[in-house]
Formats: sequence, structure tokens, C-alpha cells
Amino acid sequence: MTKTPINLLLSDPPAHRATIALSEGTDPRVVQGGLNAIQAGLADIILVGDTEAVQAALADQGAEASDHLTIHDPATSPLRDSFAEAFFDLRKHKGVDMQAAQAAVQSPLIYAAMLVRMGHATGTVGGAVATTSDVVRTAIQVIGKAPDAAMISSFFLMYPPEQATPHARAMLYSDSGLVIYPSADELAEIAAASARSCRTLMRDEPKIAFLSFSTKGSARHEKVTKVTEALAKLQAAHPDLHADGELQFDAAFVPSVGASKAPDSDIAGQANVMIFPNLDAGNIGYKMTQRLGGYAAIGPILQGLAKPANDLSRGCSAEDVTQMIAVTVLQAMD
Ligand SMILES: CC(C)(COP(=O)(O)OP(=O)(O)OC[C@H]1O[C@@H](n2cnc3c(N)ncnc32)[C@H](O)[C@@H]1OP(=O)(O)O)[C@@H](O)C(=O)NCCC(=O)NCCS
Ligand SMILES: CC(=O)OP(=O)(O)O
Repeated sequence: MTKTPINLLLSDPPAHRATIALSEGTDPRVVQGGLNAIQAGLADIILVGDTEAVQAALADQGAEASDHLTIHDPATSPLRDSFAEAFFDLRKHKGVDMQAAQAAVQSPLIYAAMLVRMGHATGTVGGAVATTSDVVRTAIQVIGKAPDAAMISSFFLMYPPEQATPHARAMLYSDSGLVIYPSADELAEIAAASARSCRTLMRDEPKIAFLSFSTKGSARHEKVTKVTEALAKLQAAHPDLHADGELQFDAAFVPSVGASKAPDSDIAGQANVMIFPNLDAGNIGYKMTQRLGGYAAIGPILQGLAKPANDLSRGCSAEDVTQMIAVTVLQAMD
């Protein structure tokens, strides 16, 4: 059985059922994904949005609020004053006044993140409607960085279709959603965080490839040097991690090409953690793998936050929402 987040969570559930806040509580895919998560026993769900609109979206799917599914309307919630005060405290150094804080927590995205920050929810999922920039900016501002993280980045879990090429395998692609032009230091951080996420969410030992348009010196350019510097920084900080670069995608993915282009590498042809040199490559690469290669893509999953908050592609399905709910619970258990 594929080790998808849902399957991993079902085989090793937490002692206490998690509660996940979905900020787009009127979107049919979000509602269906949340209902499926409840039915599978993955989590309890809070749907955030205008009460009547959420009730109508639930009714469309023959469902209603229950012990496992609650509706939070930011306009009428008894939590809104305490959330406004907390948001004001968080953002006053940026010139946010109390009136602006009260308005901000009316946003379902910010309200859902406040539910997590203030301990009313285990994690939050959004982005079926909102853009990645808005989802990520909210997570950074409201939930913030984990004390042991240098930065926040993102990744996708990629699962091959049933009818796939011989070397098809589950992989982690990073950063395919957030950090636009990472420096060598940032690339090394992204790789270290991705290695941890690989263990948490794929239950695999990470084999990290730093991707480039060059393999082991086949091209010389400052963009290639950035990638080899990132590898050196990762190896200095984490000598225990298996990583190599710079590698082209075919050298990282296909065993025979890896053996021919990088014969001394124990990562070439075996990599399961693909580190892209920038967001152009990472975002285009994941969408091509998904849309041309038929891989299922779960993400963008955020790493480096103090508590879990995750994004979705606006092209997501209800199944993607349920998988992301499972991801969010697994991250909280890490
Ligand atoms: C994530 C993103 C929204 C950051 O937004 P930004 O406009 O650069 O944000 P700013 O530079 O104004 O920074 C906002 C805050 O986030 C912090 N921040 C930004 N990126 C960060 C990161 N990667 N890790 C930690 N903190 C970060 C800044 O320090 C700042 O903190 P402050 O408000 O307390 O000062 C931006 O990198 C982005 O748009 N990325 C691409 C998203 C996207 O479109 N992806 C494609 C589809 S998946
Ligand atoms: C991750 C991503 O590309 O998101 P969207 O498709 O919503 O732009």
C-alpha cells in the first residue's frame, strides 16, 4: 500500500483526535475533503466562514454540523475580541492598530490561523481559493517560525500513478511553492528541513539531490556554483545526511543515467528528495510531473512553522484536501 499521509495516519493514529481548521469553509472541495476526513477518523474539523453559507455548503453534500464538525463565523465568534487583542499584540510593531486588528481577524484565513496560535485547533489548511502568497504570509505573521528553524519553506509530496515507469517512486520536491530565489545558505536550510519532512511524512530515509542544469561540472556558471555551495554547507552542518549535487534531474532520477553521468555518486539515480535551485524550476517541475507524468501532488506543505499550517493549489480536489488534513495532523505529531 502506498505510504500516503492518510494511510500513515490511519496506521499510527494520535492518542487524542486532532482538530483541523479549514479557512475556506464554503468551498465544495474543502467541505467534501473535511467530511471525508471525519468519516475516515483522521480529525475533527472546524469550518470557518459565514454561518449560513457554510450550512448551505454542508447541506449541498447532505451534511450538517455535529460533534466532530463545528462552524466558526469570524463575524459572530465569541473568540473574536481575544483574537483581535492577540493579533494587535503580534503586529503592533508593524503599525497595526486595534481597529485594523479587529478587521484583520474577520478574515477567515487569519481567523483560522489564530485558532491554531491560541490552541483551539491543531493545525489549519487553506489555499483552495486563496493564493499561496496570502496563505503563507498569514501563517508567517500569525503562527510564526519554529524556534529551531532558520526560515519557512515549502515542498510537495509526489506519488507515482499506478501505471508508471520502472523507476517511478514517491518523492519530495522542494521548494516548489514559497522561497523564490534562495541563496546557497537558504538552499542548504531547505534541504535540511526537507530531510526531516521526508522522515515524518514519507517514513523514508532521505537521499537528497541538489538539482541543476549541470551534472558534476558539465557546465560552469554562477548558478551551478550556488548549488555546489549549498551542498557543501549542508554537509558541513549535517554530515549524517546523504546528499549530492549538482545533478540534472535525469541523473538524480534514472539509475542508468546517474551511473553514466555521476558514476561515483550514491545519490544519482536514487534520490527521493529533489531540491530545486529556485521557485521557477520547483513550481514548473512539480506541475509538469503532476500534469504530464500523472503523479499525485500533495502541497505546498509548509515546513519551519511553530505549529502546522498548510496551503493547497487552487487546482486541488477534495481528495487533496483530505490528504492535506492528514499531513497537518502528522506534522503536529512530529
Ligand atoms: C511567501 C511570500 C508571500 C513572502 O511574502 P513577502 O511579500 O516576501 O513578504 P515580506 O517580505 O513582506 O515579508 C513578510 C514577513 O514574512 C517574513 N518572511 C518572508 N519570507 C519568509 C520565509 N521564507 N521564512 C520566514 N519568514 C519569512 C518576513 O521576514 C516578514 O516578516 P515581518 O512581517 O514580521 O517583517 C513570498 O515569498 C511569495 O510570494 N512567495 C511565492 C509564493 C507563490 O506565489 N508561490 C507560487 C504558487 S505555490
Ligand atoms: C502551489 C501552487 O502553484 O499554487 P496555485 O496553483 O494555487 O498557484
